Amino acid sequence: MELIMGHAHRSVLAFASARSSCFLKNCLCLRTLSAPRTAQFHKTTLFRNRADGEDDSLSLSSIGFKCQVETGKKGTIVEIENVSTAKKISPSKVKTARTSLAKQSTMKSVQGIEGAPFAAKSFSDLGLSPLLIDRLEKEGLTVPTDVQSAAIPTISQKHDVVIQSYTGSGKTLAYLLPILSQIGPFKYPTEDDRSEQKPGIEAVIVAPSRELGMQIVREIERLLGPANKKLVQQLVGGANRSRQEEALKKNKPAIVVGTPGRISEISAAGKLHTHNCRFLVLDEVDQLLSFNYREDMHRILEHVGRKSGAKPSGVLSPLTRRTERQTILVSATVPFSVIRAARSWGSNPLIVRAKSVQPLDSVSIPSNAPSVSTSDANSSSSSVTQGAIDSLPPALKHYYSVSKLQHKIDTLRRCVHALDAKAVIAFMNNTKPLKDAVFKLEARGMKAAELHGDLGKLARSTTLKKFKNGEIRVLLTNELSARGLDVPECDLVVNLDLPTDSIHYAHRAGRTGRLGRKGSVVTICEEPETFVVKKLRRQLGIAIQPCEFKEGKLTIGEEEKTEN
Ligand SMILES: Nc1ncnc2c1ncn2[C@@H]1O[C@H](COP(=O)(O)OP(=O)(O)OP(=O)(O)O)[C@@H](O)[C@H]1O
Repeated sequence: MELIMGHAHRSVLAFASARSSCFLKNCLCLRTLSAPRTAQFHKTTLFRNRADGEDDSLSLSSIGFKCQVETGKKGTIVEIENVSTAKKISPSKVKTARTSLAKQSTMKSVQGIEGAPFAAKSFSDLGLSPLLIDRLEKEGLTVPTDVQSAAIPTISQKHDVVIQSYTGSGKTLAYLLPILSQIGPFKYPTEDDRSEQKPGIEAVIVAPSRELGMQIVREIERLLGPANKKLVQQLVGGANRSRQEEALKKNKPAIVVGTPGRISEISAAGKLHTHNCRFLVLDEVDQLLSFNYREDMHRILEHVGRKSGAKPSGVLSPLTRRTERQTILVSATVPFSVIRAARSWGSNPLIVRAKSVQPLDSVSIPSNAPSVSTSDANSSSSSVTQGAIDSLPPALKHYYSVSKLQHKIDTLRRCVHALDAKAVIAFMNNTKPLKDAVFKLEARGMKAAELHGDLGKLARSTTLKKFKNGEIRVLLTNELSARGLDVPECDLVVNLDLPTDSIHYAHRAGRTGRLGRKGSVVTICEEPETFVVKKLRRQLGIAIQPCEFKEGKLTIGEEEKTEN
């Protein structure tokens, strides 16, 4: 929990900070209890594991910890206040707090979500357009998550921001809602109102994959409703480009969502006019910073509005004709490269997390931190570790199981049965073995399918649809699906090949346990690879327990005393 002192809030913050450190101490206590102590192999059943999981799924919100975000003037601190005490919590208090929270949150009971990271606020407390709030209610969305409670007022106050919060915590709506509140039908409901509206594209949202881009488009369409859904246009790669250009001309969208290559291609062809754009969102920004996207991202940053605070040098300056934009960078993992980028692309940016909002300037960057995305293979490990901290949902269970290479698929099958998983995403690093794995699983009667970049757009979207419908039980995929993909039903993630670093582990793992749901992550590795798992465990600060799958049950071993 990070709090920075603003002059006006010093005393409140000192108080909150004392509570925070108390809470941190409690966290440390819990962690110490679960820390590796003995090498003895301790057997337990899945039943026992699930019962344990009940308590482990506690989040701050699930024990009644509320956060209040008061946004200050640009450049000043935005503070939070913990309204519950952070002393050691007895099981009975946890039960009481859970019961009262369950009463508060109808959303949760409707969706059957336990331990969801909701803040105890309603969307109407966050200054959104009343029409948008009505729309949210119609969609069954009434209670904002913690990160939404923190981000919505901050973005509405026109700050440039970096939003960092763990996977599945609702970051998409955290930036979409304040944007939608200020443009299109929610801001200008009548024809008369619309005369005030500036023509042209008002928001550009960039995502690294087609799937994620389309997922964001669908979320916006859902909120706009059928009558207004043409106000958003997808510009993702792999789709027909001339059709996209025609739609831009005909529908005059207010929002475009796309992949860097396609957006920059259409912009370079003079078919996308974004000089008056007020919002630029880079979702999964740490991936967008990687070398592959450098030229496209450069063009996008140059042509979408004008960086906030950038003063035109004279009347003839090209900047005079451009609207000042807000730059919103989003990811569960924020390595130093993102912090550096946010400082150069925006003015006085703030970093928004679930329980805090603070100036980015308060985050110090070591002089040896790499300048490109740290999720690249050549990144320094300390920077990767820093970037991956707090990126995982607290309720996730992490295991690893040692298997010979030739038995991995069989181990996967036993793992799925033992955990009784209904929707499984299994990650592999190469396409050929991935196809073989699908074949083997199908041959053993388990419904499986492949999803990777070699498939066409239609095949990819059909497979994804079938997986979401439950027609496919195991989706074998590669890094393509690690980022942003939201399949709430996914209850198990399996690493059949090891991820390259802790950031990749975090994004893969985050495909399950979304929005407070339960989920398990199992890494199936060969004996000589176990040191990598232990390194991940250390870097991420999570327990990844050794396990076996025998007689249809999960058997958990205790973590080793000494780590590599
Ligand atoms: N306030 C809310 N009430 C109910 N459901 C919500 C709320 N906010 C978000 N959701 C749902 O929660 C799920 C996860 O949200 P989202 O995909 O935005 O998470 P994320 O933090 O962006 O995850 P990732 O880091 O993996 O991209 C989605 O299905 C979304 O529709």
